[in-house]
Parts: sequence; C-alpha cells; structure tokens
Amino acid sequence: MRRYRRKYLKLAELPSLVEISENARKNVEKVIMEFDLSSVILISGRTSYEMVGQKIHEKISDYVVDVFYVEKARMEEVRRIEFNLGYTDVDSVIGIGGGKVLDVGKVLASELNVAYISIPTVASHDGIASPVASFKEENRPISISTNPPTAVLADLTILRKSPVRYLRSGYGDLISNITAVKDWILAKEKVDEEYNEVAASMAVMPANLMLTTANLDIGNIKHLEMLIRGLILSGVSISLVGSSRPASGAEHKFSHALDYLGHGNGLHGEQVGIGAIIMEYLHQKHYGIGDWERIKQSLEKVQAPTTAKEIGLTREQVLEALMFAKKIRRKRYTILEDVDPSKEEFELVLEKTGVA
Ligand SMILES: NC(=O)C1=CN([C@@H]2O[C@H](COP(=O)(O)OP(=O)(O)OC[C@H]3O[C@@H](n4cnc5c(N)ncnc54)[C@H](OP(=O)(O)O)[C@@H]3O)[C@@H](O)[C@H]2O)C=CC1
Ligand SMILES: O=C(CO)COP(=O)(O)O
Ligand SMILES: [Zn+2]
Repeated sequence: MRRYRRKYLKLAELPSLVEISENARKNVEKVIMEFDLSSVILISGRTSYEMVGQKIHEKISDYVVDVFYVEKARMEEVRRIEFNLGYTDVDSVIGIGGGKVLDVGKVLASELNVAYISIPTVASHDGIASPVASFKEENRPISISTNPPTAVLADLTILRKSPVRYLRSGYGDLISNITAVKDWILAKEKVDEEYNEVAASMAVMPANLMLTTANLDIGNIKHLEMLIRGLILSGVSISLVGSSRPASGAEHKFSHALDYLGHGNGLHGEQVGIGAIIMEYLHQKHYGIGDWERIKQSLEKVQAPTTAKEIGLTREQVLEALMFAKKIRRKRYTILEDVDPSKEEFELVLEKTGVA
C-alpha cells in the first residue's frame, strides 16, 4: 500500500499583511487599528530602540502596555518577559529590531497566542517573516517552530541606513535558497519526498532574479526592495509548507555545524552563502545542474564573504564542519546524504572554489 506522504498538506498560516515601503514605519498605528489591537507589548533591542523603536513607541504609546529589551536569543528571555507580564492583558507583540529581537518576539507571541507584528531594523536573514526562531541554548543552536508574524512592516528607509554587513548576510541567506531547492528536488526524485512547486518557486525565484540583476547594488533602493521582498517571500514559503525545506538544505546544515562547533565569526547569511558555493559545486559536479561560479560572483558583487578566512575560519575548521554537517538533521535528504562526500572530496571542492 502507498505510504501517506502529504506531510506538508495542511492549512497554511501566512502573514495577513505585508508592507515593504520607504514609509512603512509610519503605518504602525494604522495596522494596530486595522487588527483592532489595544494592549501591545513592545520588544526591542537597546540599539534598535534608540535608532527606530523610540519614535514608533511615541506614536503608539496609547496602545503599549509594556516595553522589554532583548539581550539574548534564548528561551530564558521569553520566560523573563512572560514572568514580568504576569496576568497583564495582552493582545499583541510588536518586535522592532534584528533577528535576535524578532525571534524572541515570535516565540513570545506564539506562546501568548496573540498577534505578532514584525518590524525589522536589519535584514540579515529570512527570519523577518518566517515561522522559525533560532535560539542558542547551552551554547548549542536550535531551530524552533512558531506561528508566522501576523504582519510585517519592512521600512526601506530604516534598512538602507542599517549596517551593510547585515544586508550582505541577508543576501547570502536569500541566495542559499538556490541550493536548498536543488536539494529538495533531489529528495523528491531520490526518496519520493513531497515537493511543493509554489513554495519552491517563492523561495528560489527572487534569488535567481537577484543573480541576474545587472549592476547589482543593495544600497540602491530598488535592489534593496528586491532583496527584502525575496527574504519575505522566503519566510512565507516556509509558512506555506510548515517546514524550512524551501530555504534550508545542505548549505544550512553546514552553517548549523559551524554554530554547533563554535567555529568562526560569520553571520548566518555569510555562512550559508559560502555553504551555497560549496553545495552548488557538488550539484554541478554530480548531476550537471548549477553554476557555482555565478553564485560566488554574485556574492562578491555585494561584497559578501566568499572565503573561509573572511569569516575567521581555517581550512581544517571548514572541513570539520562539512563532515559534521552530514550528522545534522539526517532525515532532511540533501546532496550530503545522496553523495556522502569524503573528506578528500571536500578538500578538492574547497580548493577548486577558492573557499579555503
Ligand atoms: N529565525 C530565523 O530563521 C533565523 C534566526 N537567526 C538568529 O537571528 C539572530 C541574529 O540576527 P541578526 O539580525 O543577524 O543580529 P542581531 O539581532 O544581533 O542584530 C544585529 C545587531 O545590530 C544592532 N542593530 C539592530 N538594528 C540596527 C540598526 N538599524 N542600526 C544599527 N544597529 C542595529 C543590534 O542591536 P540591538 O539588539 O541592541 O538592537 C545588534 O547588535 C541570532 O540569534 C540567530 O540565531 C539566524 C538565522 C535564521
Ligand atoms: O535559516 C533558515 C532558513 O533560511 C531556517 O532554517 P533552519 O530550519 O535550518 O533553521
Ligand atoms: Zn537561513
């Protein structure tokens, strides 16, 4: 009898409202009113509050019942806020900040079962609109499933002024969807995994669009808008299938391995960008599909790192992480499971691609 495989077939919960504009920050009160909210918890970081949050807070102070600063991406922060809230009536959480703040806000809103408004002040990965939070517990990275944000307000004026290293990281996370989706197709073909064409297209098309954009410059408002739209679509593709499958393949296993081993100083998107060069090379070599040089050149174009050294990694550490990556999330079938590359093969890939 045929196995029931439709694990992704369920009613997807998606953000109800997404605004990407140069003035999105000015529409927070409008959104609060649209969703008929009255008791807002504001979550921010010290810097993001000073740079962005304070002004928004002043405008919506009638609705805000409490403000919390997030220091760490940990469950302990969620518990601290919940403890301080006690039995306060809350109908929404607004997160204003980087990934750390947005992830804590996401978990908090999910636990309180209230609306969540995500206002990114840096865009370093697709977590700005996804139902995934990434915490570090006892020095180990873990991915937690949450509800997706109810609304995402991405203000291009704020993001254009944010530190460019984070935008470059966001670019790496978007580009990494190219190898993530190749791995998903591989899993469909080799182990009959359920595949969702709509989610795959949402994840990979914006990445391909960026790869083919002439004179790519993420400081240019139009290109920045494409990047942010791509990251949001990537997050929504995850919501659509209830799994990070469309945006996380072998290149993410490599990044998780680096985090797990505590190697280097790269941001998530920097690590998966380099991972994408390596995995694209392997796809090209073993199945004749892909163009690793195009991925490398596009990362270079936005000045994102393409070598191990740039993110504080030695060749040995990269090799260790690549071998360790095979042990991460074994059920997610990727090129690592299909080819099971040896250390010698990885050494060759690092040399050929110039990664290390
Ligand atoms: N959910 C997901 O899918 C994923 C989540 N992650 C997680 O996300 C986190 C990393 O997120 P990331 O955004 O890279 O880093 P952070 O959230 O740490 O934010 C980056 C830094 O920039 C500061 N900052 C924020 N906004 C501005 C601004 N507009 N101008 C200047 N400085 C600013 C922050 O200060 P302050 O905090 O004081 O405001 C912080 O020091 C990690 O916890 C990681 O595990 C990583 C990958 C995927
Ligand atoms: O980073 C992510 C997608 O870009 C989330 O993926 P993970 O489920 O691998 O943490
Ligand atoms: Zn990612």
